Amino acid sequence: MVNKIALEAKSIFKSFYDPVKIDVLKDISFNIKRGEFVSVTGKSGCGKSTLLYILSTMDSDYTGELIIDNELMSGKTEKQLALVRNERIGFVFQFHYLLNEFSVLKNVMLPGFKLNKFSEELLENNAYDLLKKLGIEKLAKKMAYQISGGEKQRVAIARAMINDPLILMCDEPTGNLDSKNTEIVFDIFNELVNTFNKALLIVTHDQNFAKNTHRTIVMEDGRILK
Ligand SMILES: Nc1ncnc2c1ncn2[C@@H]1O[C@H](COP(=O)(O)OP(=O)(O)OP(=O)(O)O)[C@@H](O)[C@H]1O
Repeated sequence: MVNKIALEAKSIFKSFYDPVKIDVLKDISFNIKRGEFVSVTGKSGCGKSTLLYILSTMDSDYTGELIIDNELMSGKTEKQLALVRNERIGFVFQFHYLLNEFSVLKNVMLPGFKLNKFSEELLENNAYDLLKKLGIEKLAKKMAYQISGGEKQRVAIARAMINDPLILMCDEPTGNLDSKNTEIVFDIFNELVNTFNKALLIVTHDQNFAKNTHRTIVMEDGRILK
């Protein structure tokens, strides 16, 4: 299988003004290929989340170039970026942000409604299949508030996958999981990369987790160390 580049960051710089200028990202360049599982580690405050927000196109206030699936993101309008996000990027936040007033199945389907590309029936089937793949199809009809933290994390992964994205990005996906659930999530990620050829970028403090990914990017004070 040819390993195509899924995402490329070229010389990304980012500063906050709070009220004085703080340079948070300083010349970040790297790429992620399809079928590659990459972790980003580094001490608290080194800029990991800031980088993830830029790479996922949620923050467009930076200098440098971001290329996703051979397309330059820098300079696109918010509307164009929203479409790229919805079509090509799945995002899993540390705190799942499921909607409690909806069932597990509906939560997984929601980004699909937003993209409006598939019929409701197809979305429902796909959502159910994803839940099955993640071993939680029995929870489909439960309300989001009725399930455990580890289950919520798996639902959040299913939701991020519903539009069949090219890249999955996760901020501390195992931050509040026990070792059994961490292992389950790790196996799911491996399958996404190895079987489905997705590109995976994970921000984590868990050195054990990082050690088992294909490649670790270590950040220090807004730069990549290695
Ligand atoms: N909106 C903001 N305004 C001003 N400074 C910010 C803002 N967001 C982040 N920062 C600063 O940018 C730096 C990097 O923050 P970031 O959240 O990216 O770090 P991190 O490596 O993800 O940390 P952690 O591991 O604790 O989540 C920190 O010094 C933080 O205080």
